[in-house]
Amino acid sequence: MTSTLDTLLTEREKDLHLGILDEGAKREIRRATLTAVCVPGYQVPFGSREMPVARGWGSGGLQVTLGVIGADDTVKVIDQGDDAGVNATNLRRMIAATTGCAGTADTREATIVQTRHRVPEERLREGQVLVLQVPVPEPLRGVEKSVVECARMHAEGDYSAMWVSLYEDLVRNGMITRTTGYPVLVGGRYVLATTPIPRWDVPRLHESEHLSLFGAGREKRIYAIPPHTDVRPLTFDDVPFEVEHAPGARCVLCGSDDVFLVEAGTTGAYACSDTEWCARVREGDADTEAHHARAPLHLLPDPSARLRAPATTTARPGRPRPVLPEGQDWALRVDGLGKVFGPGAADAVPGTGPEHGTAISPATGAIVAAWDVSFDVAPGEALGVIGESGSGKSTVLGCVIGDEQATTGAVRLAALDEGRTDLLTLPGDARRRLRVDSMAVVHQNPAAGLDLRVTAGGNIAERLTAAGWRSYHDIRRRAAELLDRVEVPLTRMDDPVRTFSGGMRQRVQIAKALATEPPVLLLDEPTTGLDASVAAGVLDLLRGLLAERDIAAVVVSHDFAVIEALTDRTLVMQLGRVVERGLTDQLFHDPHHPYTQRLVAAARR
Ligand SMILES: Nc1ncnc2c1ncn2[C@@H]1O[C@H](COP(=O)(O)OP(=O)(O)OP(=O)(O)O)[C@@H](O)[C@H]1O
Repeated sequence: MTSTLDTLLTEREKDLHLGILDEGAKREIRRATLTAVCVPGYQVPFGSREMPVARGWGSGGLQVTLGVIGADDTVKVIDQGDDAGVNATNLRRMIAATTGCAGTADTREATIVQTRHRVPEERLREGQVLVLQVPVPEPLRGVEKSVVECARMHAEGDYSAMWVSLYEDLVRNGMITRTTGYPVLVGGRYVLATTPIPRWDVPRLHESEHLSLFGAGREKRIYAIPPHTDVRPLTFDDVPFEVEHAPGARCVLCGSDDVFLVEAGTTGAYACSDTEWCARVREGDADTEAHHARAPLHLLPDPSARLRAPATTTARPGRPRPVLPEGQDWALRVDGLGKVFGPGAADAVPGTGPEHGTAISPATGAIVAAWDVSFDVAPGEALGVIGESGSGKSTVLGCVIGDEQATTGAVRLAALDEGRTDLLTLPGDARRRLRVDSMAVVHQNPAAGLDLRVTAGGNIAERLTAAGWRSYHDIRRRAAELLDRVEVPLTRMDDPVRTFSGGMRQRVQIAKALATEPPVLLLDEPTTGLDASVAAGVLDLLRGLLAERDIAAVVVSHDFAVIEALTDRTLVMQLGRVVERGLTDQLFHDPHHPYTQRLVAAARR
């Protein structure tokens, strides 16, 4: 490679250290690298040219190395721990030839170590840079397909889906089987997956003296772990993090048993994956004592400790129930809520509503989906919102939970700041957090509230881990308790929800909504779409649950039978306005508004 380049380059070109990456692209990579160092674990996008190297050469790592290297550097390149493989040898030669830096196989001499799959066994020092080629940079990719949603999850530190994937691995296999790509929390903030390296090397990233740079060529992302950064594998409190190990295994060449070993041949023998370290141990040129002291041997697996329920359960995180301030008897309060789809806001309202027979504004053409809607709900009370299709019920619910941006009004929760804060003034992330433990929703379609690919227990684990639960056994116990309460057979707890019937899915959704005992529960057509007998069972269940808990519930339905079964008071909505309100049984037996009379007559048929 060197000689080919030598013949191709003129002396002037050699002086300029012309490489395969132009100066503009290098500057872009340096800019991204600096940002990555400033925000540990954050994936920084960068623009670059396509690299003239084949896939598998690790163009991401190569670009980072070429972006940060200078002629005074000494580069070491390893592939699968080996300096002498074709890939590593060619890359080292190419980097040296095109930048004028020196090449080495000795980790102690290197200023930059470009690697795939391993962190060297030799401890890296301050001033050294480890560049990792990353095939899949997005740790959430396995659990979330949408790029936008992944960005939101990182922005909000919402990693419950990642916890669920660990939970499901434990359920399926009795241990966490993920080796490369183990998720770690960097600097207490961003989760990244250590895609290229085995679990054995993960502890080496924690509080390291060296700088680690991760480069993903295809996705064009760079991220960094600066020196002295806290890097912790995501681990349940009661399931220890383990590193890979075959019992009794040691290297056939140097005898080491405190290194990352790979199978050698078909005879069950093992050898050091780090070939440089192995050679130096044999030559007596390695500080094996210092290496042994910091090898992650305390993290070797102890099968006898796996998945045994702990003697005592850890404390369950959760908010204490708010004590309502003097004179305040509501858990949820909505004042003057309005939502206009289209131009005009309040100017669109005149000429709409039941007395005009339309929700469409004659002035602006906007749809006044809801206007001047006010109500409150006390703990232990259930409020019904009934109306025909298009009357604005879902819009009101959407504005309360934050799926819709209200045009006007205020929504308060006693659980938040004793009801002083108007939820409508909060940013989206704060409103989404409220849905973890303050205000749960049961959707008409279970797919909107559940991940159908995940098990029933895993769906409940998602809510619990979002609320901060970190004990695997406590999560299992709580999920079993809830599923038992909603009458889902415990034999189905570890089955994916997609294998469940509609009624069972709805029961799992209800169990998930109740998991963190939220003070407010919003039910959006909870039985619509179910067969009559199945719907009756779900209604019975909900009635029992609401009666035994101190929850404030809002039940939205077009069906008076559902409202009658579940609620104490009811609002009747028509064309975006509340046309009647009162005690549910009174409304049912003595409806005043002609529209309410129609709804009651329909329910009696
Ligand atoms: N995103 C939107 N853009 C424009 N108009 C909308 C939008 N969402 C709802 N609307 C309109 O607002 C009005 C109220 O709709 P909403 O869905 O709240 O009624 P609903 O009573 O919940 O009906 P359903 O029971 O069918 O869900 C309807 O006229 C509807 O067409």
